[in-house]
Amino acid sequence: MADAVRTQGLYKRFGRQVAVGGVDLVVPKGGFAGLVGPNGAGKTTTLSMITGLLRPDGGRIEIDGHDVWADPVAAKARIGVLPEGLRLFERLSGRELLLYGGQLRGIPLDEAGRRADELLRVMDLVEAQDKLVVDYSTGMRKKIGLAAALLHNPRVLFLDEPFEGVDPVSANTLAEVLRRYTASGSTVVFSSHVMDLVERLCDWVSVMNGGLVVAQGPLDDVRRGRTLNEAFLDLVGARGDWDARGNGEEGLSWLGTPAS
Ligand SMILES: Nc1ncnc2c1ncn2[C@@H]1O[C@H](COP(=O)(O)OP(=O)(O)OP(=O)(O)O)[C@@H](O)[C@H]1O
Repeated sequence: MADAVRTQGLYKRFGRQVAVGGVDLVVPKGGFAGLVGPNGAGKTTTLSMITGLLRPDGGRIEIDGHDVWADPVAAKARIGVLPEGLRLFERLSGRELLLYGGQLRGIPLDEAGRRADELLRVMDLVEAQDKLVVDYSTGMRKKIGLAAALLHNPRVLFLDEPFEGVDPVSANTLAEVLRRYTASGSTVVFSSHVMDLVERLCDWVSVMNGGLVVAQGPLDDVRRGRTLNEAFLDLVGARGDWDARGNGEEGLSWLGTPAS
């Protein structure tokens, strides 16, 4: 059985900067996968290439066995995306945004309407459904973005920092929706800096550092008896990073010291 996501030697360079230097990312079908890594590790660049938003300089990507760049229509029919920066159609209302997305995906209007109503209810956006998206708060944007990504019932959902700027109540709602989604055999891949959240939600973790995957597998295999945060710091070589960068006791010694 094909994995939900499989990349081989994925590579991307911006000028002289190698952002992604040969990534072999694997996510099994039905997995709830976390993609973690320090700032600049290459997570967004990797997700952008996997979802067909950014052309790789090298390597292969398969979603459910379909090559994203050789067979983009088949691959894109199977994915839902909540991209970084969440560029949405700002002048549509939340409900219109869902119906429009449904039409672009070829879903009959009455079926799209039924799905939109259910998603709006689950996301607690019924009262805001006729408000323009431009007037939505950060958390509301994440929720309507997730609803739009789910409307066509994709097999694999990619989310770039879906919980960033989301209040705890909305975060629980998002997490519950995603749990139900993976329980039915679909796959979620999301990037996050919040280790506790990844630990709580995910059964599979890929750790990136310096444009490469440095560890990957079932959560317990990656943690190996440590917390995910400890494992992460070990894997990216950031334990004692403060001292290693020559800061010692002296670093920022002026900070908090009253001016004389
Ligand atoms: N369009 C671009 N032009 C030039 N450099 C880029 C571009 N996009 C990304 N990079 C560089 O590629 C590297 C990887 O960036 P990327 O955004 O993929 O990292 P990330 O792991 O998502 O980081 P963060 O956790 O901070 O969001 C960084 O060094 C970044 O500066």
